[in-house]
Amino acid sequence: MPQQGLTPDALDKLADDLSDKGYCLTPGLLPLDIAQQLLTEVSQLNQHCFEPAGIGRELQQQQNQFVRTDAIHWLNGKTPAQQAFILLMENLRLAINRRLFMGLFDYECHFAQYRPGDFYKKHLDAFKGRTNRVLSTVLYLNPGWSSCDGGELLMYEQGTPQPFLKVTPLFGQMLIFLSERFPHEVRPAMRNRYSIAGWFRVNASIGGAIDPPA
Ligand SMILES: O=C(O)CCC(=O)C(=O)O
Ligand SMILES: [Fe+2]
Repeated sequence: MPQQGLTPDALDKLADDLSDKGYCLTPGLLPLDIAQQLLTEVSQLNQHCFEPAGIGRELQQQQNQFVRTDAIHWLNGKTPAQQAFILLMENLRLAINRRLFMGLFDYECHFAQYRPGDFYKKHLDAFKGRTNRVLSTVLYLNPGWSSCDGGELLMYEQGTPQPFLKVTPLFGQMLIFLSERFPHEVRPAMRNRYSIAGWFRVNASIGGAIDPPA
């Protein structure tokens, strides 16, 4: 069992992977007791606390059932589990900035619920120069997930039809990747699939305009 938490070794490996490959898959970055509390919380959320996920920029958000069918719930830090997670991601932000000088400014994240058959077609989390999302994170919250359950995340290099990486949404595993670089998709699953998707952002305010429209 690898050591859990933001150990110096785990952070050095993360920084090396991000600069060499642009992504890192970490089994033990988040202490498993926090992952367990987050799973308890998301699996007990009332269905009406989820909203259909949208695509595109906040203000022009459209729901598009052809692109994605999952439901989301934004974290607001109001429960102890959320506070623990947000604190850990804040420490991760500072540690990445210290190692890679990425200038990460803040972090936003939501629970995602994919019910059987739900999907998210191939997309980029950010388009160059049009967003302030620079680093995507996905924490998986699915104990006992097996390969017959489906629900893999497929990662692509831009312009290539075959995925170079297939990620099984295993409990406690976190994937971190450069938002502008990798198109990716979520394949339909056979059972409920829970995760927390999040984005480290840079401060894109220019001349008083917040994240100016394209
Ligand atoms: O859940 C996943 O594996 C990825 C989710 C995703 O791509 C997103 O929310 O932008
Ligand atoms: Fe995504």
